[in-house]
Amino acid sequence: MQGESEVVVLRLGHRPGRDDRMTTHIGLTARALGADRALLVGDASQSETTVRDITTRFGGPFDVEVVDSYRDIIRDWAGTVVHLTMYGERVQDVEEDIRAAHAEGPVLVVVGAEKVPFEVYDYADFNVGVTNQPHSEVAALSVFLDRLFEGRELEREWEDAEREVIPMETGKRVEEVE
Ligand SMILES: C[S@@+](CC[C@H](N)C(=O)[O-])C[C@H]1O[C@@H](n2cnc3c(N)ncnc32)[C@H](O)[C@@H]1O
Repeated sequence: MQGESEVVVLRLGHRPGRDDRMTTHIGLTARALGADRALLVGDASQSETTVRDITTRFGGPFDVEVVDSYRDIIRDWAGTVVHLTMYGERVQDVEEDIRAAHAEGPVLVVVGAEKVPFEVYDYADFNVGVTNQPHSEVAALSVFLDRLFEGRELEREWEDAEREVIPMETGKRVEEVE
């Protein structure tokens, strides 16, 4: 988020066709809940386009990019690598240490699709479970980002939006931004 060290979401293991919707939702969730960028590994250009379109319409800043491989990104990351996995340490036990690390520098948040290669567990500074039950990368990412930012992401301002949703008790209102 603006004024803080960068938070980047790295989505591994995208399977074209099967994972299109899930990978798109990873990008949209990263954007909506305070991350600065999403990196989508593999043939995920359809998801990239959708996330870019939403950012154009509803504002940013947020960047999304398709990349060929994850290995160098994780290995060369000049900050903290957090891998979300049901096998990891409990988020409630490590969130404070991760926030302290984020105060010092950028955080890379890695989420998988199918089986994640073991080297990712090795490279990660933190392997983190959002519960130790199997569920979804979108759910894990949402809870993790909210814990990382302690709710600040809900108050963020959006820049250069074409449209703005006006919150209301009932009904839908979307206004063009001047
Ligand atoms: C459908 S799961 C695949 C799980 C797979 N068995 C594995 O090797 O991790 C896809 C992704 O969701 C995320 N995920 C699922 N459950 C999670 C949990 N309880 N805590 C954190 N992340 C989770 C992980 O990032 C995982 O790579």
